Amino acid sequence: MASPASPSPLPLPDTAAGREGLEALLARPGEAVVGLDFDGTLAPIVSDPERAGAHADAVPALAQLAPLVRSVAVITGRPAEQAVLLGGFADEAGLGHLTVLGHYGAQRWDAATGELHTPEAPPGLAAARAELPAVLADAGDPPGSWTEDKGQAFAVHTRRADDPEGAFAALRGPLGGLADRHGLHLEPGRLVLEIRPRGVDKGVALTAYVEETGAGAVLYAGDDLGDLAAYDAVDRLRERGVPGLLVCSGDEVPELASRADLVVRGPGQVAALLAGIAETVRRSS
Ligand SMILES: O=P(O)(O)OC[C@H]1O[C@H](O[C@H]2O[C@H](CO)[C@@H](O)[C@H](O)[C@H]2O)[C@H](O)[C@@H](O)[C@@H]1O
Repeated sequence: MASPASPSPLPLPDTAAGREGLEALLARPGEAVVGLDFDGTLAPIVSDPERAGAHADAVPALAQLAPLVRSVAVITGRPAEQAVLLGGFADEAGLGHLTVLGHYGAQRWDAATGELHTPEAPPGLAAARAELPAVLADAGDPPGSWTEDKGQAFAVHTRRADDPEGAFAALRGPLGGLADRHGLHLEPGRLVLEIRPRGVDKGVALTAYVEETGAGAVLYAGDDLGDLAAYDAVDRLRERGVPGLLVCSGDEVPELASRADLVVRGPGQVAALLAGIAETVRRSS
């Protein structure tokens, strides 16, 4: 009888810290937390955010891995319920204990209960929203740029602008000023400038989640500037003796890719990595 095929070998992280993180995850998967960004990491980047969706291989890979590790959390700038919908995470066998931390960790949805916890919008947000049209007009209203209102935050997108990079550059300063005037935070991303509450970021969210779950190892994968805070959090966890693996999906954001232990070629390869880890764990148990 033919023996089962070997799984594809897992990619080797470039750094010693990353190799230690991967080894810890494979040796003690039941202690590991896996944190994942949504857009650009689980979902390919598309020009219309409402048409984004998880890569075809992403949910099956997550569903294979989640039962083998302590916990999986999607940590996203999206409203949590939108990420659940676009990702197709609800009622998915294997994802019964998934957590989605939306709005950079300010909001939480748990698959186990179906409960969604959303904080009050900060007082400055309504005033900033009211001032936004004048700020955009003063900056020349770059043709094709548009605003996504996310309730607890809003994001000005320039991906569909006539000159995406030029529009981003023209709007960054004025939107930073708008955020400052109202006690809010400007979060720049991949052709998006988001105004959101201060006081929470993906690093705060990931650290709290690792502490809550008592995890002894962590993998975090992201693709954008908003993921830098989570990378910082993994660095701090490593200093405290918690091994970690930092994965970057694509290399479009050099500030993140240069910090990663492992750079893979976008959401399809992130899914392949997660499936490969699950397969390796299964075969060694
Ligand atoms: O933290 P994330 O899950 O990465 O969410 C960050 C922002 O992602 C979305 O924008 C990005 O993806 C869009 C769809 O592919 C793309 O059109 C846009 O250019 C990207 O910046 C989302 O629309 C934002 O609300 C999120 O904050």
